This record gives sequence, structure tokens and C-alpha cells, in this order.
Amino acid sequence: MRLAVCAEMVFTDLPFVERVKRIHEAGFDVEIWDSRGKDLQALKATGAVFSSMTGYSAGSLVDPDTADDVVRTAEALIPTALELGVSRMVVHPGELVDGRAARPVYRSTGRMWATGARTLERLGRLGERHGVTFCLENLNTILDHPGIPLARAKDTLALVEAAAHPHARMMLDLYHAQLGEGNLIELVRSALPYIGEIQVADVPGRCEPGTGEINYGAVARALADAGYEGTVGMEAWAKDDSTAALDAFRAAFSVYAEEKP
Ligand SMILES: O=C(O)C(=O)CO
Repeated sequence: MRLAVCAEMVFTDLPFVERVKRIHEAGFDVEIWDSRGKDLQALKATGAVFSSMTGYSAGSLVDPDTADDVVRTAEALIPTALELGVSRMVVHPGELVDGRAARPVYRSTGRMWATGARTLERLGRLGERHGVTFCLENLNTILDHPGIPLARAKDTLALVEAAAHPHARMMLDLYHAQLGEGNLIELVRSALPYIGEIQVADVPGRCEPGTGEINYGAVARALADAGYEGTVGMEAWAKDDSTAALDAFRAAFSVYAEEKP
């Protein structure tokens, strides 16, 4: 199992490349969001392993009118993913602009389900051609992302199952799942075969594990028992100090280090 940290949310007082260096030097892989406008050569020169990046820049996966834009912009980002060695490209059920739904939708239709599954399957085929995996992230709609349709973990799981492509997986975000659904241990068990990567943060506040109500030690134990060997990424703000947040994250998943020193 590998641990990654999202460079968009920690060491926020430092320039972006410096944040990546700090995360890498602390022994974690690195997640980034929008790669456009970032200095790819400087990022590469840090020597960091980049585990995931945002994998599209326009369109909504489940929207029949804009789903083609998701595939088109995903394809345009493939060279960046290959340049940085990113293996997982993250997509959402609906387009986010500055974290908000570009076209808020509060009702889901059969067409949206069918479009989502079909678009994800197209992304899977695109990913297979280039050796990357597209991961559909669940989001909470009660606090951070209102108006994103088919965003609950059980919805994204159903879409990934329906797409039935090995290069289309879930980005299972347990922070979002806790806000929307809870029942995290059962969720990771049922989603296990479809997980591309897991993201974590605590609730409330979206800070590092141990700052809120989620028992991440128990979640880590359940993941280890279920045989999860993939990446867990901390997509969280540091409650106080970023180095302390990284340490708390590592400690929460120490069950893995104990089993595989
Ligand atoms: O809120 C999230 O988890 C996102 O990935 C938005 O970019």
C-alpha cells in the first residue's frame, strides 16, 4: 500500500513546486488537481511519484450534451499524465468550476445513468491505450458540491460497475462518503474490486485523520484485512501544521507498516 498527499491542500504558504518537494521528501506520493499552468519540468525534477491528477477540464460525465467534452479534454491531458508519470486521472460525475457545479442538476434520469456508464467506458478505453486509469470520484452534495448529480459513492460505484472496464475505476473519497452516507467500512468492502485509489480526510473540517469523527484506524484495519494494496491519498487541509498533518496521516494507516515493514 502506498500513501499519497494532495499538494493542493497542505504547505499552502509555499510555492507549489516546494510543496511537492516537501511531500516527496517526507516519503509520500503526490496528488495534484488541475495540471494546466503548472511547471511540468520543475514538478518532474522534484523526483516525486505523482499518483493522480484531474483527468478532464470540461464537460459533465453524465450529461448527454457535454459528455463528449469530458472525453476530448481527457485525451488532451494524456500527454501531461505521461510526462509526469501519473497513473490515475480523476473525473467527476459533473463538471466542477472552482469546486462548484458548472451546471447544477438536482434530479437524475435514466439517460444520465446511461451516459455516465458509456462515457466512463470510453474513458476506460482511452486510458487503456495510454496505460492510465480514469477514476470516478464520489463527492458530497450536502456541503461542498451541491448540484453534482450521481455523486454519492453508491452511485459512482454503480457507474463504474456498469462501465465494466479495467481502466475505469473509483476514486473512493471517504471524506465525501462520510458526509453523504457513512457506513465506511462496509463501503470499502463492497467497493473493493472497483477501487482505483482511496482518498481520506476527517469530518467535520476536511482536515487530516484524527481531527474529527472518522475512526481511520478501524478503516485502515478493514482495508488491510480485505487485502487492499492500492494507494491511499490524503486530500485534506492541515488543521494546524502541515508536517504534523502528514505524520497523523501516516500514523492512522500504520497498520500497513506494522504488517509490511
Ligand atoms: O472536493 C473534491 O474532492 C475534489 O476533488 C474537487 O476538486
